[in-house]
Amino acid sequence: MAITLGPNQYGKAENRLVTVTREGSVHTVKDLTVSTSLRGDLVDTHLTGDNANVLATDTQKNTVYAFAKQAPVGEIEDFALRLGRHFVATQEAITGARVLIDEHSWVRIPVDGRPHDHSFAKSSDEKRTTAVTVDGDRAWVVSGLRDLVVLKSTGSEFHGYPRDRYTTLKETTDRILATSVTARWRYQSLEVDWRKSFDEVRRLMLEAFAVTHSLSLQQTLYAMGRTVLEALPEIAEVRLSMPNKHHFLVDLSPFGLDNDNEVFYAADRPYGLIEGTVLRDDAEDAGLAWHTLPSF
Ligand SMILES: O=c1[nH]c(=O)c2[nH]c(=O)[nH]c2[nH]1
Repeated sequence: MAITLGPNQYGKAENRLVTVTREGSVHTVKDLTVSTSLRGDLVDTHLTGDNANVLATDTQKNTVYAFAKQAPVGEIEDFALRLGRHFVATQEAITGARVLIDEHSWVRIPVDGRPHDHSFAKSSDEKRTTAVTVDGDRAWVVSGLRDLVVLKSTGSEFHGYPRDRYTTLKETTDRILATSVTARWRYQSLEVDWRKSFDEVRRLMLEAFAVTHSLSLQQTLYAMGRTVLEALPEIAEVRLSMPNKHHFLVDLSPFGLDNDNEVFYAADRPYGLIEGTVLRDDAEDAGLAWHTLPSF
């Protein structure tokens, strides 16, 4: 029996980076969580502990902060591409890099109806994300969002499913539909206005959620992905993960009260978990875009 080293990567996970840029008295804050990981000729460190090819994870962390000082961070996709390409270009043994960035959103606090120069509030847990993969001189970008919580109070039905001896769920033609959207979308180009594209994807997904008369969360998921692909040719595929945040009608009959879809119990678990990929049939090859990437 022979034992060998399989696929591996290593890096510094979840560097918390906050930058402040100043235009006169107006400050802009960027709040990022940056993870880097490297691949390459790393057999020796695993087999013998020879670290000659190991760019320390501490150095990777320092590089993130130094890069943030040396040039404006800009869009997360551009920052991730700069970092990934740097590691591959400067370390002979390193042939590939993966950079993950989550961007946490701060919005200006309104004071007397005007956005304040340097005071911010976190509006929600929603995050913009990117996962950049560099392999030699090639690169792939998968961007996304996480924890976008949405709810519609009607326009959602669920019926027609099989009934077996364990089925108790009542069919419904009017229910609350709520979910927390996590999405990743793969670009088939690197010549993209990242901010504009992100804003468009988010807008299109929200609109599709709102206007789709839903017969299942699965149908809504597909409609959201399809709407994005129909509008944005730079995107090859969309992967969505949507927990069904169940809202159960409370039985008020013990109190002699009816409940005409007005009072609900919002359960946090268990939850249905609806996940799927929507893709174009003529998409560019995914290359290493998803390689070792958690789908969500
Ligand atoms: O939209 C839904 N999809 C399901 O697969 C499902 N299963 C379930 O119990 N409720 C729902 N709702």
